[in-house]
Amino acid sequence: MIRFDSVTMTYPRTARPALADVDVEIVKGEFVFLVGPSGSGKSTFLRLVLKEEKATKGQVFVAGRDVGRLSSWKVPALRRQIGVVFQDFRLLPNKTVEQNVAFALEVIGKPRATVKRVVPEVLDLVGLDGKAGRMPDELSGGEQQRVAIARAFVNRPTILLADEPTGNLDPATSVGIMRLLDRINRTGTTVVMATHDDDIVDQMRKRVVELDEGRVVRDQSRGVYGYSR
Ligand SMILES: Nc1ncnc2c1ncn2[C@@H]1O[C@H](COP(=O)(O)OP(=O)(O)OP(=O)(O)O)[C@@H](O)[C@H]1O
Repeated sequence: MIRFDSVTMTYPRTARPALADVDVEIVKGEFVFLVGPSGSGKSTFLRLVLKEEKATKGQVFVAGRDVGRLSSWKVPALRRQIGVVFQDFRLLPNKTVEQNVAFALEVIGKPRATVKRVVPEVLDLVGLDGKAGRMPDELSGGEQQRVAIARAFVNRPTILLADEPTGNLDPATSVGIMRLLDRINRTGTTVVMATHDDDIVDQMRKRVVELDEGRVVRDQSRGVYGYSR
C-alpha cells in the first residue's frame, strides 16, 4: 500500500537529509506507528506519502503508483485515497460538526443525497451522534479530534495518516481516540500514525518503525515505544 525504496529527502538550504535511505513497506490493512525524536523525519515521511514533498532520491509508491512520477493533475485523486488527521484538529471554526464533515465530500463533488446519507453514518461511527449541530468551540478536545477523524474517514480512504493525533489530549481521551483509530483500521484501512505517546504505543502493540536523524533504526512487529524521550 505504501512503499519507500531507498528514499532520501533533503529540504532546500539544509545540510542534513530529513530522511536518509529509507526502505519501508506497509501492506494493506496494517497499523504502523512512526516514532523517533523531534526532527527525526516522521512528518516528512507522511508528507512524502501525500506528495506534499518529493523524494530527492529513491521512490515512494502509494497504492501501486510511483508518486514521484505522478503528474500534478493526478495528485488530487491520490489525496482522495488518503485521510489525514493532525494534532491540532484543523476544523473549520465557523461550521458545525456536520458541516465540517459534509464539506470534505462537497469539495470532491459528491451528490447532495450521498452527503446527507453518509455524514450521519460516520458521526455515529466516531461516537458523535447528537452533536451534529455543535460548533467546534463547543466541543472538548477529544470530541474535536473525533470530528477531524470523521472528516478524514467519511470518504472511506484506503489510507489514514495521523500526525500526533493524541498530542493535545489527556491520557484517558487519547485511549478513546486510539480505540477509534483501531476500529477504522479493522475496516481494512491502512493506518500510519506518527507519535510521541509512549503509553499509547506500548498499549497497542502494533508495528513500530523508529526513525533517528532520518534513518530507520528499528522496524518491529507488535513493538513498543522503546526509547526515552
Ligand atoms: N520545511 C522545511 N524546511 C527545511 N527543513 C525542514 C522543513 N521541515 C522539516 N525540516 C527538517 O527536517 C527534519 C525532519 O523534520 P520532521 O518535521 O519530519 O521531523 P519529525 O520527526 O516529524 O519531528 P516532530 O516530532 O518534532 O514533529 C528536521 O531536521 C527539520 O528541521
